[in-house]
Amino acid sequence: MDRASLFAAIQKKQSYLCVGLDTDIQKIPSHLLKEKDPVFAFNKAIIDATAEYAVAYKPNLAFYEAMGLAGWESLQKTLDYIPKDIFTIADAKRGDIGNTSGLYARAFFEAMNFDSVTVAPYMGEDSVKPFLAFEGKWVILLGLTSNAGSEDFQSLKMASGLRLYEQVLETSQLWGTPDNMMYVIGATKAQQFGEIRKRIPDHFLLVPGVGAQGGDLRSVSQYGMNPQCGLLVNSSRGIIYASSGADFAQKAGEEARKIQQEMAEYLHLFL
Ligand SMILES: O=C(O)c1cc(=O)[nH]c(=O)n1[C@@H]1O[C@H](COP(=O)(O)O)[C@@H](O)[C@H]1O
Repeated sequence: MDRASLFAAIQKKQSYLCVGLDTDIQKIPSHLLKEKDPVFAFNKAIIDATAEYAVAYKPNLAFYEAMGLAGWESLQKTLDYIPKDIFTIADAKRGDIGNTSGLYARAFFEAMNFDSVTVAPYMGEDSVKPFLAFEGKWVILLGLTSNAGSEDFQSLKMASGLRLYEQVLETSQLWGTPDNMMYVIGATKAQQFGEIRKRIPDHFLLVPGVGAQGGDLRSVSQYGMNPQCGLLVNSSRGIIYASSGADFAQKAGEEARKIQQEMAEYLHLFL
């Protein structure tokens, strides 16, 4: 999916919500455990309930890899079930020497046909470029992450006066374009959004950390939006585990709708 189509979907749905499919077999309602593939049964119900309000889905690979071969099968079935007009993100946080990155890219873009994959930038340009070689696909590079540990390295000031994540944004934007690269910026870093937008005005930002991690959707929207919206805001646990009972899908849908309605207001105010 290209940038114009993504923006068109955002305008049509009045939403920049990404639903995180972080499906933990230990947290799904017990009545699903008798299904042949409980993880897929859960995801299918969540997708049915939220597709109207979401412009992206982001399965986090850890939740599937932890289940071995069965997990990979659940992931593939989930990806195939997501409506084709919705952007898909393989949250895999990959990156290796170029030769190996090329194979990671093939895994997510060819074998599995995701629209995008999250990539760690710290092995440098030759570790990221192989992902960018795939026409029509996207790299979502870790910029400033939402967790407390982002202070350990990403926020350190370097001799140049820039913080490490600022240098990542400066240097890496020369590797791709706003049409094939996005950045992860955590919702918990709302104070930094204004300054980050000056550095990368055009790129889409994938913003995890609202909901369970406490990030503020209003501040993210106010300081992070650009003329093409430029935001995909993710919530995983806050939506998919809104209820642990038989009404889990209905409650997930209600939660997604609540966020979508807030987003519609911010699109009106800040776009
Ligand atoms: O790359 C990510 O998606 C990501 C980056 C980041 O800085 N922080 C972050 O929470 N994430 C992911 O976003 C999701 C957040 O989940 P919830 O906190 O349950 O909404 C998880 O899949 C995380 O792995």
